[in-house]
Amino acid sequence: MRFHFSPKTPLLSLSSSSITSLCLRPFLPSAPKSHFYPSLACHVSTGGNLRMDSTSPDPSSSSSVSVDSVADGLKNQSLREHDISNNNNNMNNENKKNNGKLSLEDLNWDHSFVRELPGDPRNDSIPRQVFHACYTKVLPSAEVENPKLVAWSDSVADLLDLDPKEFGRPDFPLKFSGASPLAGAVPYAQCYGGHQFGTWAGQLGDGRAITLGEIMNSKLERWELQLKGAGKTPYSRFADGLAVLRSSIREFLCSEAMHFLGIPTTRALCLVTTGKFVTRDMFYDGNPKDEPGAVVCRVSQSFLRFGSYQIHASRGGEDLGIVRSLADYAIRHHFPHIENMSKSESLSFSTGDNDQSVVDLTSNKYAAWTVEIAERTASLVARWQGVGFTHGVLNTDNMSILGLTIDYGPFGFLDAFDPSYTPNVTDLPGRRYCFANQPDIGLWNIAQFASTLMTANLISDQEANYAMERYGTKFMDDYQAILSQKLGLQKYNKQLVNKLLSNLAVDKVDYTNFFRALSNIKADPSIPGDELLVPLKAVLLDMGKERKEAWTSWVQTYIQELVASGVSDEERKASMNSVNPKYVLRNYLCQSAIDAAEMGDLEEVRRLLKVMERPYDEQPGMEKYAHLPPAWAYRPGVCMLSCSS
Ligand SMILES: Nc1ncnc2c1ncn2[C@@H]1O[C@H](COP(=O)(O)OP(=O)(O)OP(=O)(O)O)[C@@H](O)[C@H]1O
Repeated sequence: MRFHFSPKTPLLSLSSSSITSLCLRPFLPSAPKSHFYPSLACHVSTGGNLRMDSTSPDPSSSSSVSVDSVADGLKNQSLREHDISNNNNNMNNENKKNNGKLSLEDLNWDHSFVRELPGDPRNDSIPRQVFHACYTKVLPSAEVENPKLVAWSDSVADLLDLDPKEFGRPDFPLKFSGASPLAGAVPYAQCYGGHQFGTWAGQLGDGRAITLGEIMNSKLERWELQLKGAGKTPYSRFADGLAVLRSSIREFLCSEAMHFLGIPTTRALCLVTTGKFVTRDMFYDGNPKDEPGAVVCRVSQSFLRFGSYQIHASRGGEDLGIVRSLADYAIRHHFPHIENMSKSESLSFSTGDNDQSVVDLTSNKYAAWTVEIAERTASLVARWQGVGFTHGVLNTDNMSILGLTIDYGPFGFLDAFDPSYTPNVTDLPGRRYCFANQPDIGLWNIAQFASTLMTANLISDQEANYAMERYGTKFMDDYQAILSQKLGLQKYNKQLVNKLLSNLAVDKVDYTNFFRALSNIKADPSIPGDELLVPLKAVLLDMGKERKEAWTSWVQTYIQELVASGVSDEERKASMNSVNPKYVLRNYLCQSAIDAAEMGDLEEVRRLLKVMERPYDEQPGMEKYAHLPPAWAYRPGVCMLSCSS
């Protein structure tokens, strides 16, 4: 059967405009057209003008390493493949000393992906189509000289049971740049495909990410470790397999910032420089620039994406069986409650008013799985909208089956509220991935995923439609709950929210600071009209009489709602401040840290991480990190970015 990636049936039971129209579309200055954007991959320069970086003073660096000897060492290690199955959950007493914190050598590796799924018989990195396989074993190969540890996350180390003292080891940067093997790792690159900007792009795969394996922690959680920027793989296509410090700082910081905002995300253990330069074409002047190379160690329960399934369905034939194996794998390890779903549980749903048919999720685990992925995705997108996060490249290869934020490329948090904001210059012509379009795009992507599973005969079209319906319902439920919490109200008030978003857009008010300031409003209807805006004066700037009146009218209605809710001002302020962050990772903050790091000063990255670890706390002394972007932030490459990284 041929695989059609047209979004045909899927976008049916829920009209694609319904989600956005309920929340943001009315406020779009010009509603973006999302579909049929020309096929555009990211601009990634090939070639690498490599030279040494000898400026950074980090004492943890060690002398240069021959890439050949490193590669040989890694190959031997890979060939020596230890007994994987015995490794699973095998925490010996030795490992438990030091409060259960482990050294790198004692990490408890498992390799279920490699063990349970079909692999590529070849293990070279020559770019090619890899058929009938989910991965290729390939060793990190980025050239490294004098690598340095830029930043690390104690909180991620904790997830892995890793002793944080290990970050101080002199050989740590070597191991996490891929130059020196990590004992127990079995490195591989994953094969996946994807829709880029609405067009099927065929095989993509880990072109510069190399998974080391999975670590089982003492809670029996599985955490996959992946080096991003560690060198070429068969999936590198025309590019160099490398990453630059600029984009690696952004990915490292934002993964952690999102986690501490409470938003599901892949994590980052550490960031090291390779000591080599990498050439990238700058989108704003077309000129190549040498930038420091870097590697981020990403951590996630799984890096499976929608595209991990799409690629095999697109190939049809025997590869359709791989879609099923990959689905079974994901359910077994990451959705065990679905595997254990009891037939006695009632999980039947009517598919609509005019449709008497019923979807019974207990009769098909793949349908239950699809519904859960749809709901997790909906919930994720609702949270993005809540904090004003714009991902920037919501291609299907950047959609996690676990509902995590994945791939921090040209992302941006809203400063001035603008529903049509996209941080990605590649996206400017159609604004397919702008802030207001994210809910629709999430649905479009779910449609592609469901259609993939239909092609592999894992779910019916009725089940696919049901999953999409659930996406819509879950998105609206979560979005409304989040907006209500942001306003400190128990009930969603559609008119109040619509009017507020409209006001924010008209006056280009800072999204984060507005909601933080809003908790200063008192539920006191006797406050005179000309004083109502006093608590908001720091965020409602330069306003004429007419706009002041519009805001005063909104605040009056808001106060009526607060009075009706009966919650005390103190209680409401505390609860609002627990959902309205004071600090988000604005692009200009990232850029300041990048500029300093490129000059050899790594402290700003580390400081920024600490601030972003407590986004809801006031953090006296750190207020400058909540300031609006300065004028320089509007230069190209700061608030507007490309995928070139
Ligand atoms: N410098 C590079 N070398 C090789 N492949 C690359 C490079 N940059 C991007 N790619 C590949 O291009 C595809 C899409 O690019 P995208 O910007 O999503 O990549 P990415 O940031 O490297 O990926 P991700 O974070 O999703 O692993 C992916 O297959 C990715 O591996």
